[in-house]
Amino acid sequence: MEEGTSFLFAGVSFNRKKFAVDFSRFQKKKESEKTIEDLSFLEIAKPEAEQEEEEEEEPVVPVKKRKRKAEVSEPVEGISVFKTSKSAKAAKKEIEKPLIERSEQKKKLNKQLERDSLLRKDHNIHVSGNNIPSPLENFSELSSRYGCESYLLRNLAELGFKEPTPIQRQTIPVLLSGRECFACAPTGSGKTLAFVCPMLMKLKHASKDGIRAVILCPTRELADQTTRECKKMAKGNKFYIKLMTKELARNSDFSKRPCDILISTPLRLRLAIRKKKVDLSRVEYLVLDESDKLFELGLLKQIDSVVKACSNPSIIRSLFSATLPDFVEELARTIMHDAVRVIIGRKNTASKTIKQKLVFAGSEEGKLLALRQSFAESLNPPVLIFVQSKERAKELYGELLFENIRVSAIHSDLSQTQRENAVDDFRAGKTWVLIATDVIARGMDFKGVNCVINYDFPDSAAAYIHRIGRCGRAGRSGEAITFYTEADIPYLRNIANVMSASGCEVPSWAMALRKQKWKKHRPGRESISTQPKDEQESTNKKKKKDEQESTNKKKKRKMSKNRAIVGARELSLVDSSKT
Ligand SMILES: Nc1ncnc2c1ncn2[C@@H]1O[C@H](COP(=O)(O)OP(=O)(O)OP(=O)(O)O)[C@@H](O)[C@H]1O
Repeated sequence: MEEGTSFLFAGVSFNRKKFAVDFSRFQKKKESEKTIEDLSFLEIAKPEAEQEEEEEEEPVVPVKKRKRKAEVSEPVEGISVFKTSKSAKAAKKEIEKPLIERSEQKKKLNKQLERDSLLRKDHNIHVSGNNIPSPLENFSELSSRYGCESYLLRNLAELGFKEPTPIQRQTIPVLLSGRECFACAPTGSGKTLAFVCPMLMKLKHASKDGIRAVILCPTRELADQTTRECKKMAKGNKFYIKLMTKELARNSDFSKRPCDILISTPLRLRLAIRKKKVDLSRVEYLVLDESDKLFELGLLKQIDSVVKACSNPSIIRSLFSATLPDFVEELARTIMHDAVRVIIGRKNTASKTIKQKLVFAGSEEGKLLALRQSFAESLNPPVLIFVQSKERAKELYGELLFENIRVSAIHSDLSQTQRENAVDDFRAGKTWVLIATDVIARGMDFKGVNCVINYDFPDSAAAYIHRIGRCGRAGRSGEAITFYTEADIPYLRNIANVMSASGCEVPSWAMALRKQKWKKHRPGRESISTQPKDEQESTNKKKKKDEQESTNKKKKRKMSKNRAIVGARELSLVDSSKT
């Protein structure tokens, strides 16, 4: 493929008008090839209704029928002409032998298929694709079926993982059989292990032959967490597992450092690709975690360049998320071959272990009052509070700090270290309340978060599912409270749908509201403050003035520093000309 062309949109910009004459020459040929193309397309892109069905297996002809069929077909072969002759009998026996063997095999296969479908039914696993491997009954099948090394089983046991979760049961065998897959399972259902475990098993041992696996995550926090999970699972086998930091992306030459598994955000990896710091041509496994986020417009170009750089023709790609909109599936199909689709439960639904509640707060002031009241009555830490912007995160942080609540905040204005500290303190229980923007809404695994509060209404149903999914993980229970004001009512129906799909009570009027498109909803909101409005205005003015002064000071400092550097350079030039 040419430099600069897009993998994900290959062919989209072809100007058919301009090349009409050339195009018509190829058109005929295409028509004649159409039947074959159509067939292969159908195999990959089945209609939605069909995909929701259980796995379609090749219809198996009953054993008796098959036997009869074989006998009937004998005359055609010309063997039964002399039925009584010894040689004919012997020949018949010879034919019957493999037939019996085959029918035994068929019987076995049928039994296996029955077992598979029962197991899938028990665990709410829905699959589609060709020849899908049997789901795992237990972790010990990893060694009996796939020769898993003991270190991995030991690590699973040490982590207290007794049984595979539904997504692990199906996607681990799929990936181990060298198939590509896209998988959708609720938040907190163990998707990370579902792709890390087969990756480690396939890579077998550490090597110095370049990067062999890449995991892409939409945020630095998630990339950091996934790196830690990978290392935990790899304990006892010295794999080179690296997290792509800003420093590494800019300055490190990966051809000189061993790396089996690289975990990165798309932005950093693209930077390293551009600077020619990484060679991804040997990558055997590419995982796009939180794939729907990665396929959003802002990140698509970066994903495109990573997919393009992973040029190994036998690469195995997989997509994982708790929400998988149709457009992502369609895009995924353009890059995947013979992929297996695995859905746990219903697509795009919230975890069933979360008790979800809607609270009408009336106004912005009402939200703060409601929050204070719920803290006074029943603060059950750890609590995660989501707001819609970093400014609002700072404002709410100020308000709660004032109340002597052990609180911290995380948003994109903080340095990397400050963000890490906020997450670590919350994990360690040093802070009880973490105020966050959507930067940590996806993938972050805070064990034991009891309650998620959507202080600001989420901007889409997907954002809602991921935000509240920070509680109620790994089978634990959790509570999600969503505040809404008049401005949010038109968008309430989307959330009400998610709530009702996971069995929560929803007011009937909310279900009767008109459906809205899944577009971003981020209305302008009054600032979060208990100060009277006129005081707020003067404080805001003062804040702005202070900010302006500090940026001016920074600018001045930078300019004088630059002048000093230029001066020093000139001096050294004069010095060297003297010598
Ligand atoms: N087989 C298992 N048995 C018990 N716990 C498990 C098992 N597999 C994973 N877990 C635990 O479940 C929790 C959630 O796992 P993980 O973070 O992979 O969820 P996820 O499906 O990726 O969630 P999200 O959609 O929010 O990213 C983690 O604490 C993990 O250690």
